[in-house]
Amino acid sequence: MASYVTLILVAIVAECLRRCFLMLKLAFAGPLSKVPGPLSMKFSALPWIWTQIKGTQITDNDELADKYGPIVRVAPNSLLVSSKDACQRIIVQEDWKKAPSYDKMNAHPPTTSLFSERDKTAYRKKRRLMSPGFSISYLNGLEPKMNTCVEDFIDVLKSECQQGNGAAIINISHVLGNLGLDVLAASVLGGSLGLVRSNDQTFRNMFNDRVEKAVLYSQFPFLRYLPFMPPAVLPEWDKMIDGVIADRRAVPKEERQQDLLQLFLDNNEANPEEFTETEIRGEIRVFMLAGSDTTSYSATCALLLLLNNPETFKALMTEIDAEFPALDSDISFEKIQNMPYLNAVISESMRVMPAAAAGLLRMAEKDTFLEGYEVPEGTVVYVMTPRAMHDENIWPDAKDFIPERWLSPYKGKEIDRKAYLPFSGASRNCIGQQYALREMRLVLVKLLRRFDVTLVPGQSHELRFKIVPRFTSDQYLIKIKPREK
Ligand code: HEM
Repeated sequence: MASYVTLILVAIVAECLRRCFLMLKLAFAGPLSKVPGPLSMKFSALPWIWTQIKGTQITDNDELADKYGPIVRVAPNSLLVSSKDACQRIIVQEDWKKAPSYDKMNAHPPTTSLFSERDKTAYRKKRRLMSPGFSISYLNGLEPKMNTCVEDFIDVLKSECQQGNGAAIINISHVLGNLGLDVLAASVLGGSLGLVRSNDQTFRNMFNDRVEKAVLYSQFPFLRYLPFMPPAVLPEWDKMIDGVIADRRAVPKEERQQDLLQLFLDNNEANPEEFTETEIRGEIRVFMLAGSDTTSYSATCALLLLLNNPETFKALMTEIDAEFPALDSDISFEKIQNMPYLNAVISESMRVMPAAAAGLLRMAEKDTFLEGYEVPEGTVVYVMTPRAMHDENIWPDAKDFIPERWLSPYKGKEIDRKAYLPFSGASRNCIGQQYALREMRLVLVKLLRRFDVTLVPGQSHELRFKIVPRFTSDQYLIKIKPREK
């Protein structure tokens, strides 16, 4: 018996020694050993995982890149790269595969979504299925639906002002979050959820819960299988989606709205084994999250930057008032699409405060070189597109908000589109890019044409990042007062 126990102990010690040896070998003699980076990160992925769980990646990534340069080893098998050339090469020219952590983000593996699918053939099939829901003609047809939701938003702000004796302070980040979801539901799920009117924060809380768990379970996948751990998605969310699906199925076929939900249902009917009910729910959840939080965050940041740069704000107001001289001027998609300063404000705000603030995750599919270092197949690469968008050599006064640079060369530099990837690029670019731009233009112009918007001073701009950025204070306040003319 004693010799049996001794044998097990020896085996355990031998395994520990073997693992230590492999860890040291990988840290100091492996192909990535020459890449600069903190010592602790050469040995273990834990320090890097910790920054993701805390949500401090945005500042931590910047500090690492400032200290170690355009390529940093952030875990035994992971790199962070930030030069424009590396971002272009990985995202656009070579279109590297998404990293394995996207698999682990799925709520019900192995079911994937358009966002998380890593297999290129399966991905192309999904994208082809969903593309008609984002064609230019389809998006143009969404104008009345978007307009109705934005008018609801304007009504709610007006009544807030009436209750506040003519002016109000509102948490624009919350209101725009609900508006984003109302617009999305109206255009792709068949009807607004009325969240702006009800000021219901249920979805916001469900999204927060989902992203917290997606980050945790993608780092520690075994956790989701422990009996006492909460499910990856709150059951109420799936219940709500099941209700939307049941309502649509109850409508006679010839009367159904032709939108993304209908594309999903038609596909499910044609291939029930391949495109399952679980898959429909997963896609809808992804669209609800990706399609609302990013847009509302970007619109909030555009307002934040305008309010903190009064001259720029004035220039935008001059353009808006010239284009729409009366309070009730008709604000149409066509007109706002062609407002140069407005478009420059939106482009510049997404450069200064990009929603994909912690970069994009990809994986080397074969042995290669990056920034002169050997990178073996399977290495995970954090592609820091925000760093390329903040590179002082490409964007003079990169930290400043200067929409003028989009209209004519600024300090002798033309815009370098290759260094501008707020919607990612190539095959995995954002499918909702044109949709988001239409919504942002409409929201900004209607809000600023109808209200005097002023800064609430002294607010923190600190962000936490969990798949999308959020203000640490969970608010961004603005002061509004209806305009009289
Ligand atoms: C300003 C707003 C938005 C920004 C900045 C943004 C940004 C991005 C980025 C950077 C990606 C690539 C993510 C990655 O590679 O991991 C992406 C993908 C995606 N976005 Fe957006 N997005 C916005 C709005 C929207 C909207 C409105 C929708 C839907 C209505 C949407 C749906 C998606 C989907 C489904 C994907 C995955 C696409 C694929 O892999 O084919 N996004 N977005």
